[in-house]
Amino acid sequence: MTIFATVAAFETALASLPSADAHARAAAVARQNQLTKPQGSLGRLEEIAGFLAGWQGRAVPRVDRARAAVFAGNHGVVARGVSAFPASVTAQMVGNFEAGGAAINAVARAAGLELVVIPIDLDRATADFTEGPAMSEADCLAALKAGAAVVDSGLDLLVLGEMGIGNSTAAAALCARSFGGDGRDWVGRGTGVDDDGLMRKVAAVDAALATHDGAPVTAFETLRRVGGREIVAIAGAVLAARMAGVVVVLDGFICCSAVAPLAASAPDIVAHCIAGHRSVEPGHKRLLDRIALEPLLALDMRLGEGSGAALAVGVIRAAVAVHAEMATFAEAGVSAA
Ligand SMILES: Cc1cc2ncn([C@H]3O[C@H](COP(=O)(O)O)[C@@H](O)[C@H]3O)c2cc1C
Ligand SMILES: O=C(O)c1cccnc1
Repeated sequence: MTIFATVAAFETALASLPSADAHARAAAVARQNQLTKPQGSLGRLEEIAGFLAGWQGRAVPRVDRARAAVFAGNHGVVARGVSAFPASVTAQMVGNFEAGGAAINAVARAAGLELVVIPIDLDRATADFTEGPAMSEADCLAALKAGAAVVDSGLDLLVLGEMGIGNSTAAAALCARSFGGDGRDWVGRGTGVDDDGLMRKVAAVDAALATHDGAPVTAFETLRRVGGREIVAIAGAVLAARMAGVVVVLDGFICCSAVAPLAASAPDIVAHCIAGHRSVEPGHKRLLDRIALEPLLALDMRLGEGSGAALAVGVIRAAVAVHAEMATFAEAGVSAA
């Protein structure tokens, strides 16, 4: 996609985001109001049907071609003792995804999702962002492109997920740099670090904020400086999906942190996004509030891999089924109010 050919093209695309089809959305709302139920009684299911209708440009939306894309990357900041697990687990989990044995494999199967796994340069961790930029411009553009490559305009829905030991620290740094606050405001236990580990995470985020203080706070620079390849790829997928009119289902704190630098300058970037769930990682609620997304599920999950987003697809499928399959008052001979 040419929008990822240069930094300028990326920033320009972000500044000129397409909108949903208002006619298709209005037609979906009109249909909802004729279905055999009190108006509004299906709550957010009605909203989801209208939302998908608008982005798909059809009054009766569908979820026939739905894909989950899980990106993986490694992080130099792991050297600071910020994760309960070693960096080698990233590649091992990619092997597990490919063999079909991870949580996301099971949830994707249950949700009827095609699963694609995209490891990005796992043998080349990002640089430690407490000391300098995590990535070069070229590496950051390459990660954006890897994300865009999972989007095709024939998709009805795209679920995004990540795997990258240490990436909950990168996620906290992205949020702090995008929306303000410091390490304490955005850091959580991730894979389950102890109190000392938590302090190391806070210190890493605060060090990153100090190191990059004064650098430009554009979407691209924030992603490049304190992101990671798998997170940048998610940002690329979100933007490419918007250009293609494909609805995105976001996962937990780390997945959503990819959107933070984009939303800081272009709040409308989340207009084609559904927050699949709210993770128990404390920064996630703060982030969802900041980007004004209401999660569909809250199941006390804190896994990542796209697992919470994939679970939400069951609800989205039901919203679409209800919209397409219910009889209208006229068809069923039921008296309308
Ligand atoms: C076996 C295993 C499977 C995972 N699947 C997702 N994550 C999650 O944990 C990581 C973030 O936490 P932190 O910043 O503390 O390293 C990411 O890879 C995330 O996807 C996993 C972590 C582990 C250990
Ligand atoms: O919310 C998440 O995405 C998350 C939280 C902890 C560990 N991995 C992912």
